[in-house]
Formats: sequence, C-alpha cells, structure tokens
Amino acid sequence: MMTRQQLVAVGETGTEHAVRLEAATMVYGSGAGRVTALKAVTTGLPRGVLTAVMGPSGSGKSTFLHLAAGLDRPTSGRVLLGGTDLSGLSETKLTELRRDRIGFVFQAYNLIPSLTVADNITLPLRFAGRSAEPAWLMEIASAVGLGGLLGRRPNQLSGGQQQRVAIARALITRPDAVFADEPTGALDTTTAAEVLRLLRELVDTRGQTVVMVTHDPVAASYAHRVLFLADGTIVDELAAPTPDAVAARMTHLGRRA
Ligand SMILES: Nc1ncnc2c1ncn2[C@@H]1O[C@H](COP(=O)(O)OP(=O)(O)OP(=O)(O)O)[C@@H](O)[C@H]1O
Repeated sequence: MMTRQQLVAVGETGTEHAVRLEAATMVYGSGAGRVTALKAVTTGLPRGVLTAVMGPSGSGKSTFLHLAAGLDRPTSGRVLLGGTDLSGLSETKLTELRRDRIGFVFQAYNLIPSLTVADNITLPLRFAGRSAEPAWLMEIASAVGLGGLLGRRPNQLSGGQQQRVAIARALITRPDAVFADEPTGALDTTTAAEVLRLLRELVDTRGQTVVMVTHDPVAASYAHRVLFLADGTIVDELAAPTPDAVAARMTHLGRRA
C-alpha cells in the first residue's frame, strides 16, 4: 500500500490511477470557429487523492473535467477509467459507466425538489434498477452530516446542507471517482469551508478519489494536489498547496496569458 504522498508523486507515471488521460485533445467547432480546448494532455488522477484543477478562464478546466468524467469523448487520444478505455465503449455502455462508476457534484446542487433527502441520495441506484441498502444509506448520510435530515425536502435545507445531499448522492454508488465542478461556488465562505473540509475528509478517511474544478485558491488549498491549466495544457502542479502558493502560481499564469 502506497502512502498518499507517494500516490501524489506517481501522478504522471504510476499505475495507481482512478482516471488517466493519454494525449487527450478536444477540438470544438470547425473552420474559423475551431477551438482546441485541450491539447494532447497526458496525466493521471491518483486514487484516494483530492485533486484540484485550476487555471484562467477559458484554459480548458471544464473540458478536462468533462473528458475525465466520460461526459464527452476526446477528439483524439484516450481516457481510461480504472483501466477501461472509454473510447471503446458504445453510448449506452458509457452512460451506464457514468451512472455506476462516477459521481458528480455541481455548483447548483441539481436536487429534485419533490423528493426527500433520502430519495435524492438514492436516485442513482434507482436509475440503475438497484435499491439502497438502508445501512449503506445511513452510513453515507452520517458521513456527510445529514443523518437526521433524511425525511426533509431540499427547500427545507440550507445551501450547505443541499450540497451535502449532492455529495451523498455522488457517493451512494461507491464510484471510482467523484467529479466536482465549482462545488462551493454558490456558498458563503464559512459554509464553503465546511463542505471543502468534508470533501477532504471523505478522501482521507474513506479513500475516495475526488477531482474538483475551482477558481478559488482557498478551495484548491484543501486538495492534496493542484493541476494548473493554461491554453489547454497542464503547465504546472503543486503538492500540499497553501492558498498563497496557489494564488502566486495563478498570478504567474495570468501574466503568461
Ligand atoms: N461547446 C463548445 N463549443 C465551442 N467552444 C467551446 C465549447 N466549450 C468550450 N469551448 C471553448 O474551449 C475553451 C476552453 O473552455 P473551458 O470551458 O473548458 O474553459 P474553463 O477553463 O472551464 O473556463 P471557465 O473558467 O471560464 O469556465 C474556451 O476557449 C471555450 O470558449
């Protein structure tokens, strides 16, 4: 068993990856409107690590997340999830894989207002035709601090609690990786810190793999490792980040742009 620090260190070359991108390129549009949003990116997202992805606006962060999570396919190159090459899968198989092996957390929570907290959390299982084991639901609900709120509806929860429901929903299928797109973008500073502490704790105590896109150096400092994108390329990375170190790199990237 490797230590987490070793896992972070194998980011580029090791095999302990939840997700690997190999020369992944993404081109949108054609002719004069052609944009190469990601340029032959090769990197691994180590298991049991919280990775933050940062970069200036338009640098390719969302594109990176969409490819790594199997939401889009690269124009060229490969994306591997736990050894499965996503480019070889049919649309149906890819949809199943996203449903069963990947968790998503969005800035806007995306909960279903008419469903209880318990039913929102277990929705991905029901989509897969499976039912939730009550003990597993309770374990996940307690892990995210929602143990006593399972019967409520989303409009009876604070923003932070709603995001905890979304995190529990992302975890309920025991996914290989959870992808979070600006997960604290809609929260105040104190609530954001609580949600970020929770994400880090889920990685540290449960070995969950989490990949988070953020604009915020403070949010990125909760990660074990930060990848910096500029112009569709990974230009830098930082282990054990502090907010100041992340902000300094971002300023440097801003000057390059
Ligand atoms: N569907 C699309 N069609 C055409 N161009 C796109 C599309 N999606 C993204 N792009 C372009 O690809 C580049 C990278 O976009 P992307 O959204 O990945 O960047 P980002 O770093 O997430 O930006 P932001 O921080 O502003 O959300 C940008 O130039 C963008 O305009």
